[in-house]
Amino acid sequence: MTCERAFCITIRETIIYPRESSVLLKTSRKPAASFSNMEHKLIISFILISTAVSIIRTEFYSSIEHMTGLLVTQRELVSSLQDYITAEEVHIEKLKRCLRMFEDIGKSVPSHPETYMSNPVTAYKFVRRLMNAWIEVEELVNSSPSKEFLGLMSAKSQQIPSEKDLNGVALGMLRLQETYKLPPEKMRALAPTAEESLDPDDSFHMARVAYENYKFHYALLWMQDADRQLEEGKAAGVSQMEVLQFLAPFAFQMEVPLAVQLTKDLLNLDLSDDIIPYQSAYYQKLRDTVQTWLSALYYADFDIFMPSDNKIRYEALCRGDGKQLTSRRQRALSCRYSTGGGNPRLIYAPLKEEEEWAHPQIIRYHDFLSDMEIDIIKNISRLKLQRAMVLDKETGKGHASEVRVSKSAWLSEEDDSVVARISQKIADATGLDMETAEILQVANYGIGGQYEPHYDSKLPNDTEFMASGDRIATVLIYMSDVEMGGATVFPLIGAALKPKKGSAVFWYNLLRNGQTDKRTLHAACPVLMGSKWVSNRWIRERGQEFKRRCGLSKSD
Ligand SMILES: O=C(O)CCC(=O)C(=O)O
Ligand SMILES: [Fe+2]
Repeated sequence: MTCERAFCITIRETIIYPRESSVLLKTSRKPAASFSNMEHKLIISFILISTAVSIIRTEFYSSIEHMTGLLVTQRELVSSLQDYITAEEVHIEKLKRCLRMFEDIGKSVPSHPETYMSNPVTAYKFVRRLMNAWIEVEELVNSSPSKEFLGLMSAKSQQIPSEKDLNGVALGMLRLQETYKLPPEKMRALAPTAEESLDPDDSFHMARVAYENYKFHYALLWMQDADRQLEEGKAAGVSQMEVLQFLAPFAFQMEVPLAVQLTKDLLNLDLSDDIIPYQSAYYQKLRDTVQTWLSALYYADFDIFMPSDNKIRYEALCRGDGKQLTSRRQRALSCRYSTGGGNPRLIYAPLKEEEEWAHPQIIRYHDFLSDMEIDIIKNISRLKLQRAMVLDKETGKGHASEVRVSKSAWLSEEDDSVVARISQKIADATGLDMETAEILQVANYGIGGQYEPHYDSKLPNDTEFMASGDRIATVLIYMSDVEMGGATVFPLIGAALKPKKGSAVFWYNLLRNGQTDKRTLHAACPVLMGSKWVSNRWIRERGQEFKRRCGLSKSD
């Protein structure tokens, strides 16, 4: 009986994208957009406010859940800004009235001010009116609505994404490009409409982030994309001159003929109008530099740009074009209803067990959690989500890293009875003791969210390790479907598990002899589209002595 016919689905997806071809660039000049003085001031005050609160600001990009919250912030800001504009308009009207008051005071003064002031009544009236008008202006200026709005802005600023978020999202997109082999046009095509897609300024920014992160190939592609869009006449703040100034020298790192072509384009730009002397000197220097590059080419070491074999294998698996099982091995895998060897709790509700991989064995339990249970877990985790850390093996301390882009929360049985129920289900399914297991970890991935290849076992030799031992096994529960990407892959054996809401996968990280099973190196592929939620329990060695017996040979 095949799994499809019983209760299972096939798991492999295939996403293959053609590589982009390079283009020849022609040149034309477009005016760069400029900011008015007022806009400058606004931007500067905004930057000051942002800098002041950057220490306590929330990080958004590492969790789609938190990114979604930004929509609420955006709506609130629109309404606050609308209120502020209305208040400013009323305020300006009042100021205009004051202005008229001041003007009126002067109107009754005759051509001989001395005569006017020497009359005690008119002098009295003049002084009184001037003083009152001044008091009114003073009050008006002091009650400017801008103060209240600034207060609101500084309170809100924690909920505004920072440059770190912007760069984090850009880096996530670059990761997606690398893994799923998406050229800039394909990335732009992910937008629901052409208007909402990436414009030349966005492409320019993407290129800069790629460059800063040593992803030179993608920096080149994005810069070319910006140039191409400018060529098509798309409006932008960045000019073609700026793009080419960036593109020409660094194209050398990737493609020398292209670099030469781009430099020629740059030199062909009509520089006569506004070129200032130091710039022409710069171009002359650029021409010389290209010559030097050409002669240095012979010694260039291009290997530093080549990804490792492991990375190539991991990315291929994520795309669904890794090694596939032969049909004979595929047939040998089984699926069954299991009562866990006659466990009374499973007699009337047996587990739907599918063997995803035979050596090492990876089991998937279908319909392990109900939608309602998942909703409860997600709801209690939402407020607790924090940037997930990776452990430094040397120091034993955790730190945030692009190796693991997600937010996670830890739930104990006190948080909700569902957590205890999940524990029981895992014990029933695996036959293992949950006493020493770590509490439930819930994770939500961000833009391009991933967890690069790692072992769950091989923990640092700390006190917890002494008490509970290493992570003998992992139970990973998928709490959402993922539209595209986000598979859990095992690069050394070629297994790729597609997230399926409500299902759980189980594998042993340790061999029976207590050593790490090297084949369990695994990773969470970048999420291309969708919000990936998972939760996991790491089961420890202590308590399993009679549940999982030692092997008969040393290497088992
Ligand atoms: O999210 C996944 O697919 C895998 C997560 C994982 O390996 C981990 O959290 O250790
Ligand atoms: Fe893991």
